[in-house]
Amino acid sequence: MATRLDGKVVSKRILSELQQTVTGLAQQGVTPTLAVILVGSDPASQVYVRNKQRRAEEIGVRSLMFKLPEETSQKTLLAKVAELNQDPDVDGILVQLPLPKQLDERVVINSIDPDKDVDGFSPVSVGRLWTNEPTVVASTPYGIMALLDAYQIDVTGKRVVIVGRSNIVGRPLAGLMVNHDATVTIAHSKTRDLKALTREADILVVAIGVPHFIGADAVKPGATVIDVGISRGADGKLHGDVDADAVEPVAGALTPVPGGVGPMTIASLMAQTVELAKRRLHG
Ligand SMILES: NC(=O)C1=CN([C@@H]2O[C@H](COP(=O)(O)OP(=O)(O)OC[C@H]3O[C@@H](n4cnc5c(N)ncnc54)[C@H](OP(=O)(O)O)[C@@H]3O)[C@@H](O)[C@H]2O)C=CC1
Ligand SMILES: Nc1nc(=O)c2c([nH]1)NC[C@@H]1CN(c3ccc(C(=O)N[C@@H](CCC(=O)O)C(=O)O)cc3)C=[N+]21
Repeated sequence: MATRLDGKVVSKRILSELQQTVTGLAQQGVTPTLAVILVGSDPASQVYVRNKQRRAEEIGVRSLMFKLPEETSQKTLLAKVAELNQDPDVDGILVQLPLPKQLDERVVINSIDPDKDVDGFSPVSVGRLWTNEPTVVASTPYGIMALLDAYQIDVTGKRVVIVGRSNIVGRPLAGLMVNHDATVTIAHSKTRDLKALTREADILVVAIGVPHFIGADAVKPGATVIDVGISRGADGKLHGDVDADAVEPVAGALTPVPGGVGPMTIASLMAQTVELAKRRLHG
């Protein structure tokens, strides 16, 4: 049976350490502040927003939430970002993705001050990631690396297959994995013979948003399987991209959904918000 990689437990530990750091910052007059913009009602984004607000409150991070209607114009959204860029009390800005169709994701992301881009989506941060310089990185990949680290799963020299090439998960995770000496393949909807590829993975990461897409026959015995997917089923429950019941007897380690990658994403977002806030003291 696979070891359950418990993101809930590991994230709690990280958050309680952060809480102490935040208390220290407060004594120096700094309250780490995160501004979140949510346009419309993407279901995964709503889950994220709710949990994020809770955790921020618990550890003393100030979280400002801006909910804009589905039909918001590009101009209105850019004006909101510009206002937050100028606000000296705001350390990090996060625009929830995906955005509704009328909005140009790249233009919006590029308008965020790179020094406040807590998601690490700006071209400057992405460039630093791929040149292996210190930088803010996307919270989900960061959280996945922290979870592997907590269970002492070393990626050095391992074959890592990442299914999904989004800017928020697949691509930045590939950068981090390469920086940690893994051998990385990125797969996507055009990949041929995907199953043969995933079966070669020592570490398989799935981030596509197709519930229960990965079955036992797509997994190498003993592999570590990281399930990033979050879909809400007709039953109202959250489902991952991995058929956990089928894969559990085959895999060496597996992240549950919920309680795996999701809580790690939130802890990582908080950690990086606090890092950005520290710059107010040290420049
Ligand atoms: N737990 C967490 O913290 C987070 C969870 N998520 C969840 O992860 C999932 C993925 O999110 P995100 O990265 O934003 O997704 P996107 O929708 O931006 O990208 C999906 C990727 O999966 C690929 N894909 C889709 N279907 C298949 C298929 N049948 N076979 C192979 N590849 C496929 C697409 O390929 P192509 O590029 O060719 O179209 C694309 O690269 C979602 O369920 C989301 O809710 C996301 C972020 C954080
Ligand atoms: N700019 C941007 N950055 C993101 O990182 C980003 C985004 N946009 N848009 C949406 C996706 C999705 N995402 C999630 C993060 C945590 C949970 C999460 O907390 N999951 C819990 C859910 C627990 C529950 O509520 O039942 C868990 O898996 O245990 C879910 C989804 C981040 N994303």
